[in-house]
Amino acid sequence: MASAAASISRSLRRSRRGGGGHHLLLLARGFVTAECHRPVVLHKRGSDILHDPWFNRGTGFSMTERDRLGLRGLLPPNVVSSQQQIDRFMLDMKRLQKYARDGPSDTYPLAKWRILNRLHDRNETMYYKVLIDNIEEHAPIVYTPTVGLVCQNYSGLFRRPRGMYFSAEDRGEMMSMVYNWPADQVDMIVVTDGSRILGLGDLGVHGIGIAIGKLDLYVAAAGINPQRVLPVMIDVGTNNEKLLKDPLYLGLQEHRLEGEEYVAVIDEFMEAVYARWPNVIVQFEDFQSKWAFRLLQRYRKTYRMFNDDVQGTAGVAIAGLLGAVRAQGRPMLDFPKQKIVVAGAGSAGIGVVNAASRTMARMLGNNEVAFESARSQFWIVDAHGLITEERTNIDPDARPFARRKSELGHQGLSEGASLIEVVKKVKPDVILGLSAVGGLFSKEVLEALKDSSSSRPAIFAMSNPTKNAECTPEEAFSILGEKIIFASGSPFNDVDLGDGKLGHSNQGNNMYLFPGIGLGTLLSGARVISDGMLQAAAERLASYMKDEEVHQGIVYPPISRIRDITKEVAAAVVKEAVAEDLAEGYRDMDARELSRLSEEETMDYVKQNMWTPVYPTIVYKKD
Ligand SMILES: NC(=O)C1=CN([C@@H]2O[C@H](COP(=O)(O)OP(=O)(O)OC[C@H]3O[C@@H](n4cnc5c(N)ncnc54)[C@H](O)[C@@H]3O)[C@@H](O)[C@H]2O)C=CC1
Ligand SMILES: CC(=O)C(=O)O
Ligand SMILES: [Mg+2]
Repeated sequence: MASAAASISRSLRRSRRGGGGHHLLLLARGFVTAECHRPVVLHKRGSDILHDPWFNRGTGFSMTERDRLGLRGLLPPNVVSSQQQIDRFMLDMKRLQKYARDGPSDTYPLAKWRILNRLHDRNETMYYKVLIDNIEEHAPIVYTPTVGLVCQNYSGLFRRPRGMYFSAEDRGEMMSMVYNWPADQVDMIVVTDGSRILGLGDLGVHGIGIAIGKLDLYVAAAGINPQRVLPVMIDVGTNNEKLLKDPLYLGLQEHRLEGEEYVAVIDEFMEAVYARWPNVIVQFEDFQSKWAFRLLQRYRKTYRMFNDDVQGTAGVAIAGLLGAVRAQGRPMLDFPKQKIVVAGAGSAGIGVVNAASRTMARMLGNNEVAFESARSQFWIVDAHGLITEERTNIDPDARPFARRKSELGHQGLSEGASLIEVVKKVKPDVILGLSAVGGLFSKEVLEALKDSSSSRPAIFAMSNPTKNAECTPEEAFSILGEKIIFASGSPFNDVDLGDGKLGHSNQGNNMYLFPGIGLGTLLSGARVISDGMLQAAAERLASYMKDEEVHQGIVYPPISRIRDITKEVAAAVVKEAVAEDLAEGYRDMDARELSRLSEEETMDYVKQNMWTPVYPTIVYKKD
């Protein structure tokens, strides 16, 4: 043994000197193991390996290695060769060079994202301090619009995994895989299947970026402890043909699972995460509409979960619509008189119409007549035009809002009428876009809105990211003048209207609600997230804005106030959970004590439980 070792070390010395012939000969005969091929004995597992630059090989770990080392789920599912890893890295470098040479480009926001991401990997406390202290500057980088660009370029940007990946190949394994995640406590999961990322379509496994971005806001706005958040990608394949052919794609290269097979994967994931973390809250994000509604109905009575695109967006839209009523100098109770044209009948559009019509109906007495009256205030236009009862194959989620045959004649409208026709005939108070079609609110549509019956017509161009906005604030203000209310899903600058006047550009994005919904649910210990809790959140956001602000056309707070508004939204959610007898308490605060808290005390309780980025005292303790 000793002489073999001596022989290897002699060979190695020779090889360093350039005379390794004898050693190579021995290797070829199978007598010795090359130094680099010797097994390495590791005293760590799971994410500790991924954080160790000496042992980490990222996506290069084979499936058996992933199982042996407790890595299953901690990496994107596609196992790639070291050459592919190098190709991916070089492609990213070349893209940067090309951008630098050819500009203008998206390089600048992507470079900012890279810098922030590196800080995130190095020092979470400092990362969140930087994010919170400069939220106005950095939210558009970690969130919309840049997060969309990040997802589109994810294979090049990918450095270190963040979050968990559950793939169709992991069926039967999820219950054990969840234990590969290093944290014993997880409060908040944001999960996506990557099928509709912002308005960018199916980005497959690269959609994990949106879950990471949303959780950044959970930490920054709601003060959820960053050690207790978990971004999740469920990879059931992709129908994006480009990704299916891309050798550098990080996900499963097969078409998406459908039907019962798909549902079985999501069921297994839900059972697994709730088995390990029974109190976790799961936010569903950017699932294509057909699954968004079905999964929400499937889980909302059993688990503490909600769908941000359906329910968060609805609440934010309602708050903005109520602001638009107030901006006209009318009481909020006049909301049921507003005529609203919605472009887009997906998860977001139908979610808004559902919740907004329920708000109207409540104001009108909450009976059948009230619901019918509320319904008749909405006109929904999708890719095939106005949705009416006459449509064949009507989407069941849109059916309740299809215009009735009896209404069509006297309005001079018919099935499939174009958006411009609808705006001309209806003369709506509001046009609201959740279509993912940039520029849909064309010059003609905006011109037609000049005949709106409102003194202050409202334009909500809510699609993301920026290029998908139905119109820009410049377009809206230049055609319709200074009186309008304008909101967009991604941020735009205010518009200089001359004479020292500014056209205010609001950001109407579910970021004003989802962090507070999650935090309020956590701190109330509510078993489920009820419609009442969501309504309370929306009403709190609406009433947060002062009369002076709404009269100036400011219907949403600036993002610099997001931590404060989130605290208030969370307190409203806690109060409602208590009122509905859903609250079970959190830590030392049991349900009975929660119910005794005044509004002010509830707000204090929320504030006390928000994490802030300060370095804690660290104490060393031997195992
Ligand atoms: N601002 C915010 O907080 C939020 C914005 N969104 C945005 O909403 C958009 C839509 O999301 P989903 O509803 O989930 O997508 P989706 O793809 O399910 O729905 C899009 C809808 O737009 C319709 N549409 C397509 N072309 C149209 C046209 N020319 N005219 C009228 N309608 C047309 C489609 O028929 C479909 O009904 C995305 O861009 C997303 O980023 C979604 C959630 C929140
Ligand atoms: C904001 C958001 O959730 C979306 O665009 O999908
Ligand atoms: Mg979304």
